[in-house]
Amino acid sequence: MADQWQEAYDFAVQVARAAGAVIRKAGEEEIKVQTKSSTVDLVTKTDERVEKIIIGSLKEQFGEGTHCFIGEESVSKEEPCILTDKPTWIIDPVDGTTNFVHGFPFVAVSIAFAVNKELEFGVVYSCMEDKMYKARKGQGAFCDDEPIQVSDVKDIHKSIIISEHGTDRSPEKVQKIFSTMKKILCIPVHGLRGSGTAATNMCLVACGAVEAFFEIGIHCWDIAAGAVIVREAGGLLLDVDGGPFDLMSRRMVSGNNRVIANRIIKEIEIFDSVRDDAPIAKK
Ligand SMILES: O=P([O-])([O-])O[C@@H]1[C@H](O)[C@H](O)[C@@H](O)[C@H](O)[C@H]1O
Ligand SMILES: [Mg+2]
Repeated sequence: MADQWQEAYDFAVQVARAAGAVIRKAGEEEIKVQTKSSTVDLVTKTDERVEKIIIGSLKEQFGEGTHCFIGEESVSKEEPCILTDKPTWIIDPVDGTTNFVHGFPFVAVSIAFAVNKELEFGVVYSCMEDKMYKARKGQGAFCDDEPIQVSDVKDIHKSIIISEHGTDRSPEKVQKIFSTMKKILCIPVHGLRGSGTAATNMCLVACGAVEAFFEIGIHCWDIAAGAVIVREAGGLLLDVDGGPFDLMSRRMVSGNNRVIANRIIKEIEIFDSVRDDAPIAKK
């Protein structure tokens, strides 16, 4: 089995690189924008096309029926978003669609693979920067084949923290997001940042550029690959209430160590999000 997943890992890197090239090319042409859950939740033909290319290549390589797929655009067309024990690919074809639409230069292809509900490997290709992040369980994390590690900062006052605003603009949620950010900024920390792609944010934690990234409202496809990369770089993942990380819960803190993560968690004002694996009628 181990060799089989190695082949899948190597193939995922190839597929992510090819998908990134398609995105870069599409960014040079006119981009037609549509919306999904809200007027600021954007989607383009490129998101759909790239997801089809990725899933098509994986099916061709590993055979239809043996592997399952959770892809952002397929789920938005009401395909199931349930993680079973079967080998499952979790895909965000274009993480940072808003950035892509605006030409803001952080856009990632995120591909993760889970077996028995456990993440085996993750690949994040930051395609505008041409940086390939990858990690396989127990084998370390890499950027462009160089090993990466989280920062060793334990003093929150010397940290940079990332968070995002997400795509839900209900005033109560925005109020909580900004209140949390204000409290963290006033600890004080060195800075607050956000690249506009959760996958890239997690890679920034993994390579030690920032100490932590947290968000409520993200989806499993935004963070599955990044989760392996953060863990393999020596970092940790927690729920925003300090409990265990749950991939389907739509909330997460990824940090370089527990001291930093706990300090952030103390300030987070939690709000509800419907789980990714909730029955469709509840979404
Ligand atoms: O829609 P998308 O560009 O694939 O993914 C979004 C990005 O990761 C963004 O950073 C995060 O704040 C949102 O919560 C995600 O939905
Ligand atoms: Mg995404």
